[in-house]
Order: sequence, then C-alpha cells, then structure tokens
Amino acid sequence: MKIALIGHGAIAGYVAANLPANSRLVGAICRPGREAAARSALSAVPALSVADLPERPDLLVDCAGHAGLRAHGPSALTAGIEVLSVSVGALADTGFCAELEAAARAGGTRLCLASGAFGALDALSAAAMGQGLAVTYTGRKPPQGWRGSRAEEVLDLEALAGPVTHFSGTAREAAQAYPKNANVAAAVALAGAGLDATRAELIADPGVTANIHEIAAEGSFGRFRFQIEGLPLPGNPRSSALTALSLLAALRQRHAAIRI
Ligand SMILES: NC(=O)C1=CN([C@@H]2O[C@H](COP(=O)(O)OP(=O)(O)OC[C@H]3O[C@@H](n4cnc5c(N)ncnc54)[C@H](OP(=O)(O)O)[C@@H]3O)[C@@H](O)[C@H]2O)C=CC1
Ligand SMILES: O=C([O-])CC(=O)C(=O)O
Repeated sequence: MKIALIGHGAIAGYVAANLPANSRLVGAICRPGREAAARSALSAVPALSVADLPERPDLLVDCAGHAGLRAHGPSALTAGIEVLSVSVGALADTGFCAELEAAARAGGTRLCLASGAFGALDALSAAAMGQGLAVTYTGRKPPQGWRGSRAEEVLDLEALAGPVTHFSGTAREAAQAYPKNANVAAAVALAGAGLDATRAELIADPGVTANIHEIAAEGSFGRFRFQIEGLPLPGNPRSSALTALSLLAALRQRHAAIRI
C-alpha cells in the first residue's frame, strides 16, 4: 500500500516510523518553505500538493490538522484517492463538510475519520440508532496541553491553582474554537448525537498529567460513561499517543479479511 502523509509533526512522525510491513511512504505534503523540515522529520520526499507527490498514493493520511485537510483533502478525494484524517473538527464547518462529501462522491472514494485520541465511538453510533441520545463530553488536560489554544486568552495557564473550565458549549463550537484540541469532541458528536446536540466542556487542570477524555451518554439503549487517560506524544503535549495509534490501527484494518 502506497501511503502519503499530510504534515510532518508529532503524529506524522510516529506513523511514518511505525507503518505496517505492507505499506510504503511515497511522500509527505508540507507547507511551502517547510520541505527541508519534512524531509528531515520523516525521511520522506516532500511535496506541496497531491499532484506534486512523486507517486500516486493509495491512501493519503492527514496528520496535519484542519489547515492540512482544508488545503489537500478535496483535491485528493476528487482524484479518487482515499483520505484518512485526524482533523475531525474541520467537519464542524458545514460548507467544508459538504465540499468534502461532494469531492468524495465525484472521485468515487471516501474520507475516513480516525477514532483519534478517544474511543467508544462504536457504542455511540449504535446508541444513535435508538431514541433520545444525550451526550456530554469533557476534555481535561494539564495546562501545557492547552498552550497555543484559545484557553490562553482567558486563563494564565502558568498560574492555575486548580481546575478551570475555559469552554462550555456545543461540540460544533468547541471544534471550531479549538482546532488543535477538540477533534475528540467532534468525533464523539459525529458518531452520536450530532455536533449541535452534543455538549462539550474543556478544562485546564494542573492536577493531572494525562489528557483525560470522558463522555456520559444516555438514551433509549440505557446509559454509559467512558473515560480515557491518554499519555501525550513525546513531540506534542496537546496530542495523545492514541491518536497516532488509531491511524496505524485503521491502516491495519483496511486490508483485514475480518474486521472489528
Ligand atoms: N482526532 C483526534 O483525536 C486528534 C486530532 N489531532 C489533530 O492533529 C493535528 C496534528 O497534531 P500533531 O502532529 O500533534 O501536531 P504538530 O504541531 O506536531 O504537527 C502538525 C504538522 O502539520 C503541518 N501542517 C500544518 N498545516 C499544514 C498544511 N496546511 N499543509 C501541510 N502541513 C501542514 C505542520 O507543519 P509546520 O511545522 O510547517 O507548521 C506540522 O508538521 C492537531 O493540530 C489536531 O488538529 C490531534 C490530536 C488528537
Ligand atoms: O490528543 C488529544 O488528547 C485530543 C486532541 O488534541 C483533540 O481532540 O484534538
């Protein structure tokens, strides 16, 4: 399987270093001027667009975040190249979501969203087939996990004495306001009750060392709670290691004769 990546950061680095044996990296799409950085991070041929890749990939894996999916997702899909993405929150923009859907249909392929830093999405999807699904998502990270996010506008992250909720709203609002931190909120919402009906709370907590994601779900099926304490990737305290592992799991599943 020929794989190209978008991005050359913490997630891309982990994926590139751990590709399954049946896969080969054909290139990495980066921003203009970042070719040398991409080459040295991944030992991959850098490219500025899908058309610029040295070989046509079977799969384009977006590890770059919302900007990378926006820039390269539609062209890859239109060209019939399947895309696997961590940038789930980008779909909170209804216009962009429609553009991706139209591109996938035009290209006869699909966009697959990684389960990312969270899980239980299968249970949420099943629960959404019943009635009255209500879901609340809470994302709790140590202060350094919120650096570079909107939390810095409302909090002094260095001076927190205890946990502070810096966002409370819908999953759609969270995903758009926190593009590097609330992809899980969007994934939970898309799998379950939807972006506008799913509640999201984001908390900076100096008392934790892990990225803690939790949902409480209730409906005609019954109820469940699910929590993950995710350890961050070495290269980026914002991103949980499970995100990169979820991409590797999706690669493995893609060719499995029996899927779960
Ligand atoms: N679904 C989920 O559960 C999760 C999703 N994520 C998403 O994954 C993203 C990446 O995470 P992570 O690897 O830790 O972040 P990093 O900051 O370590 O890496 C991001 C990489 O993407 C590159 N990039 C940014 N914009 C573009 C673009 N337009 N075209 C090509 N490359 C681009 C950056 O390049 P440069 O150095 O030039 O800026 C950098 O190499 C997060 O921003 C978040 O949106 C993260 C965690 C969980
Ligand atoms: O990696 C994580 O813990 C979650 C994250 O950043 C996101 O949801 O975008």
